[in-house]
Amino acid sequence: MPLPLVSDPPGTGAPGVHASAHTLRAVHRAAAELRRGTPVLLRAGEQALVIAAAETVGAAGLAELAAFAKGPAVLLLAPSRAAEIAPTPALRPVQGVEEAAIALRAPPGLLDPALLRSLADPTADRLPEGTRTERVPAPPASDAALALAKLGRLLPAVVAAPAGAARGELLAVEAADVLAYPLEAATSLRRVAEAAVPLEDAPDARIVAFRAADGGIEHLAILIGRPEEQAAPLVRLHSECFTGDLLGSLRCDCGPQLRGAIRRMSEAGAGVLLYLAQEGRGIGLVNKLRAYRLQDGGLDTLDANQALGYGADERNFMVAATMLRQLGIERVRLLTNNPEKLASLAACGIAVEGREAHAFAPNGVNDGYLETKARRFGHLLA
Ligand SMILES: Nc1nc2c(ncn2[C@@H]2O[C@H](COP(=O)(O)OP(=O)(O)OP(=O)(O)O)[C@@H](O)[C@H]2O)c(=O)[nH]1
Ligand SMILES: [Zn+2]
Repeated sequence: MPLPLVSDPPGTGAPGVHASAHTLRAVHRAAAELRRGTPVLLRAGEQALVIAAAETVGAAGLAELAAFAKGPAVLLLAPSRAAEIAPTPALRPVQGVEEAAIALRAPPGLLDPALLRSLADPTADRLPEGTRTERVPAPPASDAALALAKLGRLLPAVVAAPAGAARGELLAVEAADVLAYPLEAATSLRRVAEAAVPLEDAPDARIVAFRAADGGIEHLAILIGRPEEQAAPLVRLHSECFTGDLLGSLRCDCGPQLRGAIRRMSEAGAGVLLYLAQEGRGIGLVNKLRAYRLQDGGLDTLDANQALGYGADERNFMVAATMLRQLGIERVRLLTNNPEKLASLAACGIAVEGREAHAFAPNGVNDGYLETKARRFGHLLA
């Protein structure tokens, strides 16, 4: 057996690139196509769908989709969004419908970009009066179609039609690869750069950057002191929050948690803060802004995510586990109030030996948000 190269992630044993680098790239490209409004081919065994994202597709993309289709298009939506827009009499569950996605057939006007956006996005223009939608069985691979849109940080709303024999220039991707992507990307992470970066609150700090084999956005580890020399160092999993971390937004508690964690690790002499590219609990900044709009209309942070068709928390903590392992850290004391983080990290094989509370006083704006995290996400407040 050939010796693994230095760049191989531990455990794959394969020489050269990560075993799944090609499929990761295919999925990443397909998500980028959806973001551009271009249709892609989604294959599942003998069957294939031609799909486009409702949020980005324009008239040209829809014409392309129709040209490669051999049957009528439907709109695939997450069940939570479908329940909102499909009128009640048509809302009877259709036998055989996959729970992961609901397909809607609308009148001929479905293939209209503005109408699609209204169907997909609860913060877009209201649906025109009298728009009727009807539930139909979801085609195979509907779950992967919505998952691909989510990977592109788009709303999980996808126009889909059965693909004909002609494939043209359409980019093709396997449904199974889309579904496997989050875990594969997480385990393909490797260190790509490292430097000392003295911080105001922690002069002895280093940043190590990790990149996945798909070429996606990097995750960062901020190392304070020498955490790898401790039995179970203080660790914080901090999901990126542009508004809170950078701008000091009062809507959340991320800014104080970020600076507070670094100060605390510095006082303790060592620690690791993983700065994870999982903005908005994994829904992306654009969708987080949409969620904020919905929250200003009365929804809480959990219901707002679901109204957009997203889960309450879309994060995958295998990313964090892989980074910790590569830093030589297998046991941690986690700075968090979120019991789900403790459980997820432990499920990914890191020994969580303790929890350190990491709560900050409400600021007059984020009181409701913190209360919701305690009441609906089970956050521990002490
Ligand atoms: N979708 C969504 N994300 C939000 C909202 N407010 C903050 N966030 C995101 O939530 C994430 C912050 O979560 P974390 O601080 O990592 O963790 P947590 O789940 O609150 O748990 P702790 O470890 O106790 O802080 C960041 O990615 C924020 O962008 C919101 O209203 N909606
Ligand atoms: Zn925040």
